[in-house]
Amino acid sequence: MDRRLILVRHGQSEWNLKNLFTGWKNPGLTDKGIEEAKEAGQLLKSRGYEIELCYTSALKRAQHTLDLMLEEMGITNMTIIRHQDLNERDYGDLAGLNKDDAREKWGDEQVHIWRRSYDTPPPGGESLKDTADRVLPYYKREIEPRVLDGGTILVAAHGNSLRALVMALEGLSPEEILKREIATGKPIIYDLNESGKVLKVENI
Ligand SMILES: O=C(O)[C@@H](CO)OP(=O)(O)O
Repeated sequence: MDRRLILVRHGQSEWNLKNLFTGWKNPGLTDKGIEEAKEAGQLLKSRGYEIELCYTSALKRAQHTLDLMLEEMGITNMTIIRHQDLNERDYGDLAGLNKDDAREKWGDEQVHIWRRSYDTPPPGGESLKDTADRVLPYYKREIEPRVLDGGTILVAAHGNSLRALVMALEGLSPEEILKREIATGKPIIYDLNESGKVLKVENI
């Protein structure tokens, strides 16, 4: 029996392109982001997977990515569960600021700590640990049981909400996960055993 979990980060967003901190803000996809989402859909289509159920966040860049992927796969009738527990890490006061301007204001090191330390939150926002503390209970409660029932479950989400999941699935340390960049529109495919442990991971 397949117990397959596919994670995809949304395609490039308007604010990724403008180099702005995004977090819970809600920009749409760029033309490139739309293409990335379609390509991800084509890749999965070529694998012939039968998707049972999809999850995404409450933010439109991830929702739109998922819709485009499903369209490419020719899937028209699909249950999609949208939940804010899968949202991007909340960037607090940094949301909407240009990343280079922030480095000028607070210095490279401070901005790097806010972006890539495990448990130092940006002002008014969430650290990766805070993000993991909402993403992982949601995964354990809602998503993992569906994967263990058998079949293929697709999750379209965000750089840091997926980092939290990848960290748990692959058993990575905070140091290891912070070096890991999750590419836009590139599916990560996990085969799980009956207790939810990763048997195989493939980045396509
Ligand atoms: O701006 C954001 O919300 C995230 C993802 O694009 O940025 P970072 O790479 O700094 O975590």
